[in-house]
Amino acid sequence: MVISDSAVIVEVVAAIIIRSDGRFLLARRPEGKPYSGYWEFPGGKVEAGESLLHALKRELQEELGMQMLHADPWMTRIFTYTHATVRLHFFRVTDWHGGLWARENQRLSWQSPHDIEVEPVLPANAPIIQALQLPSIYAITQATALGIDAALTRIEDALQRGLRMIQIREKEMSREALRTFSGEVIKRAHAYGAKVLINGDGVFSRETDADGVHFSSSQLMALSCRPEQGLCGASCHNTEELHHAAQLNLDFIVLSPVFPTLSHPGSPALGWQKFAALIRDYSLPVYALGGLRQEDLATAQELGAHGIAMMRGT
Ligand SMILES: Nc1nc2c([nH]c(=O)n2[C@H]2C[C@H](O)[C@@H](COP(=O)(O)OP(=O)(O)OP(=O)(O)O)O2)c(=O)[nH]1
Repeated sequence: MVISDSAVIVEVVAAIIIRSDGRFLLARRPEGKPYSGYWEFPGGKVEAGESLLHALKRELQEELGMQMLHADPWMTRIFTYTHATVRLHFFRVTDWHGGLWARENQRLSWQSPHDIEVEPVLPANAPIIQALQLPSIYAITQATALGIDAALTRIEDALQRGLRMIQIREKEMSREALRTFSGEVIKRAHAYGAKVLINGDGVFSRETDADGVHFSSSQLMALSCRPEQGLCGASCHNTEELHHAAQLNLDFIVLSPVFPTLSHPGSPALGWQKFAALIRDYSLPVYALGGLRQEDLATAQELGAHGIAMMRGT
């Protein structure tokens, strides 16, 4: 998508209103608007002088009669339609007051990210629906440190507790041991419908039954296009890497280290403030990594992260 310098960008806020069962609300665009009949997230244009949060509150009150109580910033994406270029600021709304009713006679529907039953959805929203399929916790294996049996027991345990995405990151394991270990992890993960990504090795990922690849930051910077590899994630530590991952349109990135970690002893930690500044208005889902535990998920999400990645915390 090319946007000329003179293009006017329309600022839009949109709410992913998420119920406790994980379903989110879509609304059908009414007659008389561009793309009428298409399904979208409730929201609309930001008015002059309005903050994003204020605009979101106003739109949700106008369209659904609800009082928004909690919203986390999430992803921001630019999309060019023939009628306008829009910058879509997506928020995740998890707490509200009052029932939701279609005040503008629009049709409403609660949908599961894994099984969208309504169509068509606005074209800009396809990557958003894909991002909603990503779980909030991303576990990274450490079988070399723990021992293979202990690592597999821990993984099985975490899968039972709801873990749905795992990165196999065993840089010191022999190819043969890695093959056996990966097979065991993939078998367990797939039994729960969980995804497995292999760190750094697309060929190996294809040879196994893995769901994708997780690229290191140096591998990311060497890529000139998104590989056809299933799920593609990458590790990032600075603006340049974030920018490159966004250009390649990867599925997600992991930004680290938020806090000092045993696995990367020399790397300077970002801290939450810098973490939040780096991902402000970012277009891909972001996992925070580095010295985090499950209890840090809410903080990460309040600052715009999709979730957290953990080596030791699972
Ligand atoms: N609300 C919303 N708009 C979206 C989504 N995805 C997407 O591309 N858009 C685009 C479509 C429109 O070009 C623009 C929103 O403009 P709109 O016309 O619906 O805004 P509005 O409700 O403030 O309408 P109006 O007052 O101008 O009638 O953003 C989405 O998920 N939700």
